[in-house]
Amino acid sequence: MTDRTERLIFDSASELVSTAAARFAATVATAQRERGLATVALTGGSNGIALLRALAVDSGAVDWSRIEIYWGDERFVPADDPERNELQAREALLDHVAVDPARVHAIPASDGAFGDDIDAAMRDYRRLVCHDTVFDVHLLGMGGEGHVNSLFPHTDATAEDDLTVVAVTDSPKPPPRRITLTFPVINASREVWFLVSGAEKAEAVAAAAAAASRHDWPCAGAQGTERTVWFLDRSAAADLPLS
Ligand SMILES: O=C(O)[C@H](O)[C@@H](O)[C@H](O)[C@H](O)COP(=O)(O)O
Repeated sequence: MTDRTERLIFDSASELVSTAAARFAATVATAQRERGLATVALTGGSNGIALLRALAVDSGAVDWSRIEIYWGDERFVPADDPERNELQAREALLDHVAVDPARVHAIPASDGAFGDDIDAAMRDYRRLVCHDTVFDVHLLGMGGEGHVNSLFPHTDATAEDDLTVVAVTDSPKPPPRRITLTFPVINASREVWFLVSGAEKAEAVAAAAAAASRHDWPCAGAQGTERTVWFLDRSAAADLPLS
């Protein structure tokens, strides 16, 4: 783990998103140049989807055919449910660029190959996202109570130290059934990026900066091996100590 943590503060969420999108494109293009393929984990939420929309307009030097796309978490609902992160990502970006469908690894839906069996669906994704999986960038949104992916405070999923993917059946935030990547795989990522705006996130942002327990504030437990970047608007950054 590294203490190479950057906190970038923007005047608005739209500035935050456009800067993160440009940097995402550059980071992906660099990974493709250096390693042939880039591997990323996407996130839902307003800023996560806005970033994908920005990439649909301008994705710089990204070669969309050479990127492996995963998701950090997913709501276990039917594939056409507007709550699906996958559906939102397809509408925002993936339907508009030349991705290789074999490299787009959506988390199964509740009407997919495993039907309503969330454990079978979760195990299938766990086979895909294993201990060797290294994301060049793992994007994260964050809730006001500090949740990232579907890792909520004081839950078994947040405490998980070994398995890479787990099912959540009683999420405090609806819908209750979700499948989520866990800290062992998030923290194996080269870079972990938080996209966070709004005053209701300020306390969690400050708790992470103060290295709180991840059980209390899950956002405090996510770090990249090379870099951790917080893209913040002014209100989300309001409780950070002045540097
Ligand atoms: O799974 C969910 O219920 C949400 O997707 C959630 O995890 C979201 O990503 C964050 O709460 C940040 O969302 P905003 O960026 O919209 O605040």
